[in-house]
Amino acid sequence: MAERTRELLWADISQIYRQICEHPFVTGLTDGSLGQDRFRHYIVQDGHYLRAYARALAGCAAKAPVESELMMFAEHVGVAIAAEAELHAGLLAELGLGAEQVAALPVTPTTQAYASYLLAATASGSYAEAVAAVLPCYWIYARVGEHLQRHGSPEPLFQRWIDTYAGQEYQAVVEAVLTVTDRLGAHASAAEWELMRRRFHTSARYEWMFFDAAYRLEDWPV
Ligand SMILES: Cc1ncc(CN)c(N)n1
Repeated sequence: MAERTRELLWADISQIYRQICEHPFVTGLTDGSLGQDRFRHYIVQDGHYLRAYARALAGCAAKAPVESELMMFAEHVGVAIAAEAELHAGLLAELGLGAEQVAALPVTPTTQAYASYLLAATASGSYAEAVAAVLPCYWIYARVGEHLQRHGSPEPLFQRWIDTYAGQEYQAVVEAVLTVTDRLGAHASAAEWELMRRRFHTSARYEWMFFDAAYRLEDWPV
């Protein structure tokens, strides 16, 4: 493969990424127009999402063929997710919500769908498929964080969120997963490569939908 896997995968979702950057939820983080109700909805749902995501990463760890990758994903389950949970706890406290109130708020449809998709992909697919499915969550946020950092936010809560994903620590985590992805893509059969692309593209769609659901204050219709 002449190009690295990461470049081929990104080319498939560049339009989705542009739509994420142009979404009013995301532009509202830097122009300050995003209402706190929408941000609160997002953070609450993200807490639910991250608990499922941690299980999906544990699935990647279990499938990893080499110890260094098993350790990497296991570490992300423990350390990286904990860092995001800590960010959430601080933000929610400032938004006036305690941990018990948050836990009592239901998972909404898009969160449920994305989490279920990741859990199924990481449980039933090959290691390469599993990594491709979880990759948009890492990578899109790293790119969105960098993009938003260039603009900055007038709202300190939003700026704290941006700083987390634009920060060196998060960017290094993502780079490590991209290195694994490049290796997996380079060794994938044609059939497996198609599955990697499909998993990656679907999760990227869910990333757009996740921001959109928060913006719409999504709830169950019945
Ligand atoms: C839905 C979603 N996608 C990505 C991330 C960043 N890990 C997140 N916290 N939430």
